[in-house]
Amino acid sequence: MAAGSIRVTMDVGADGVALITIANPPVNALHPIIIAGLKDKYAEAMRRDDVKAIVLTGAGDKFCGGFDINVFTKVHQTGDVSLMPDVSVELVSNMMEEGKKPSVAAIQGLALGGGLELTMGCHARISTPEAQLGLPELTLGIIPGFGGTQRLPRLVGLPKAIEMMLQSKFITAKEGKERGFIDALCSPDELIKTSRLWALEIANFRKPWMRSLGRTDRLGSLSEARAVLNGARVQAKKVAPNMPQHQACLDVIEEGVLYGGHAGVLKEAKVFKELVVAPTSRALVHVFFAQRSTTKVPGVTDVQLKPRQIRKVAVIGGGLMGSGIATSLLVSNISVVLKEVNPQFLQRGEKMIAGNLDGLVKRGSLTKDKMKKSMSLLKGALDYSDFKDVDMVIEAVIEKIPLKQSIFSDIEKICPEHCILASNTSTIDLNVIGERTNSQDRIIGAHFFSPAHIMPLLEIVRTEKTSAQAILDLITVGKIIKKVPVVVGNCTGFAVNRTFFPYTQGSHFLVSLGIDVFRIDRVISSFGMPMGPFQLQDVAGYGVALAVKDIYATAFGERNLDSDLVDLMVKDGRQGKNNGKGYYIYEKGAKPKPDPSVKHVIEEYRKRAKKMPGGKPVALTDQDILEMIFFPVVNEACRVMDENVVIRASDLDIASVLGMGFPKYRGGLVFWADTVGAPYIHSKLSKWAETYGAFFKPSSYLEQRAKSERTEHIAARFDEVTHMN
Ligand SMILES: C[C@H](O)CC(=O)SCCNC(=O)CCNC(=O)[C@H](O)C(C)(C)COP(=O)(O)OP(=O)(O)OC[C@H]1O[C@@H](n2cnc3c(N)ncnc32)[C@H](O)[C@@H]1OP(=O)(O)O
Repeated sequence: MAAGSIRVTMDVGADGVALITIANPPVNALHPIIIAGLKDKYAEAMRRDDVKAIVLTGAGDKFCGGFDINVFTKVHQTGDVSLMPDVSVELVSNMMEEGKKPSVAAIQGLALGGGLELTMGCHARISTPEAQLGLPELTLGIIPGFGGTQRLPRLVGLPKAIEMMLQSKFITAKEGKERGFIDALCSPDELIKTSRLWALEIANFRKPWMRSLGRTDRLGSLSEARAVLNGARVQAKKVAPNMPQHQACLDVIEEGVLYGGHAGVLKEAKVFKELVVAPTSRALVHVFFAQRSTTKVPGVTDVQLKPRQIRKVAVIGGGLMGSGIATSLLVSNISVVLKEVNPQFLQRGEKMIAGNLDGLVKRGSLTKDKMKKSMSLLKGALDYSDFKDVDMVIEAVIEKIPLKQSIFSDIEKICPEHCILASNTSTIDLNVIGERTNSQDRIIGAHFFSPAHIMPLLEIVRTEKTSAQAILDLITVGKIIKKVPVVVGNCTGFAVNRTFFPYTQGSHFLVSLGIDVFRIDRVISSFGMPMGPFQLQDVAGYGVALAVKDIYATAFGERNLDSDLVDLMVKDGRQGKNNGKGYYIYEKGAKPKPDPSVKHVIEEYRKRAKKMPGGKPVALTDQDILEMIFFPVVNEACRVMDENVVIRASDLDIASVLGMGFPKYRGGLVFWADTVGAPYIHSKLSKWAETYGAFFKPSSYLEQRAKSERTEHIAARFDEVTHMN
């Protein structure tokens, strides 16, 4: 970003209106230079006799994306909270809201976080109808800090304000108008003109001079407010048990309800400063930037290549994965040819896609019209005749090497030369899949996670021969279909499944030591995973576990832990969620319940494993359980980094959060490991390796990090140099 492009300008018109414009592309974030500029221009506008009123707006097509999040990173690096300028009282309350000249916000595109808070310090808000309004600060581990916790409830009422802040839900300006937040809607062409007139009307007392902070009319009675706040507290405890910002936000809102807006603003400032340096904010701010850096791929996105347009994609295989992938493409207006081997399978695939789309309509994320339009872009096929003009093929058939090889040699002949040949394999080496073709440069992995139309991660797997153009095109498609693409190297399990192979194996090992299955699941879910490893296995289906067993054994050698627990489960008539019977019982409409009758399978497993000393369960604390499951995962992450399977350590953080549900508020796997510390993880793994063997043996990368004198950071050495595959 060029320093000169960050500025605040002020133009005073002949009408006596000062138009103050925030310019900081791409989202007009409130960099400290902007804050200083706003203070300057406001002071000048108040001083000048030729200024009667002020209109505040953003340059380009956006009002403002909020306070500059880069400043939080600086605060985290230095621990210096004074890097945060005083905006709340000095600028928003004193200069804007209490200023002797009225301000009107002219909003277009988006007004988020601190940006929305500036508009609330204005005396009226005019907007284009589709502009997005929201206070997403809680997603960064903080609370709104420019008075938003106080003014939003006073403008839209307590329940809606709490929903918008605690769930970081955006509303459109159109809804904002219905709720009284926005004073008038108009087209982009009319925005500034309408806002200027409005500001002059206020100055001439022909429209109300509203100061939000002093209002109480939307707050309801004290007992109503208390009931709403208490309800929100109970809900927050459920959905955000390990994060401080939700309860803190409610406390701050309550302060303002009890003692008035100004008291609320003061408490907000104090709590904001505490939260901004807390571990949750550090982790969530890290994830914010890590997620945006996954699509910055050296040699691909920085070499002047242009993404080609992908208009039509063929998906081979209409099973669970294929239909999910097709659904994602269709809802993003990409035409899909779905190929199956016979009419029944094809019909089943098309039905699944229709079901997926229907599910999206029911969740409110798709309109009925859009669903119809999506279905119209789908064409079924039983042969390759429709493949002649496709821009990309995504193969999603069962994990059988000869089948995939023959498909790839067929499509190489049929598809146009520019067509990208992608496989959704989760384990098989892409070089093997493409062995019978001469198109290695356009062969690439497009590893979606199930259910593919919902899970946000897209692991893009490149071989040494995959062209930069093919990678760029798939990254671009990934973004179009609203996935987060992470580019990884070609190895067994790629980045996510490889890193997490010890997750399942470690949990089985703990069971063999005598630890209760359901206790393990409880410990892991309390840590913040969406479910424990056993419930996850039930949900994923045992077929996957059995299919990868041999592949992992071959690839991971002595650090692979063999377990026949899944075989015993299958022998006992259990298939997990598929047949309603696994470690848990699954009944329609009910939460999964631990199945006590699984006990005899577990006992049989323990008997065969012979791991319990003297046949007695080993005594472990919850912390031991957590560490014995996650430290081997961190250890494998170290190998994945050491072998340059990922471009940067933070890509593994994003992959773990979006692919495995690792808690975002812990910053992702590697970030979390660094908060625990390499020496500690290394010492624990070394001890367990002595007792239990090679599964726990620390990798040489982890050992180096643990012993490094310069820094203990696991991510550090890796990020010191740019690694390329
Ligand atoms: C005191 C206050 O209460 C505290 C605050 O205001 S905290 C900030 C609150 N605001 C937010 O949380 C909004 C964060 N931003 C977003 O959600 C999204 O970026 C957006 C909806 C604004 C735009 O999304 P999208 O168009 O997909 O673009 P996206 O790739 O995310 O962002 C474009 C660029 O702007 C940057 N950016 C976006 N918002 C930013 C912000 N508030 N500060 C700094 N940079 C920001 C991104 O890092 C990205 O940079 P890059 O191109 O170098 O990677």
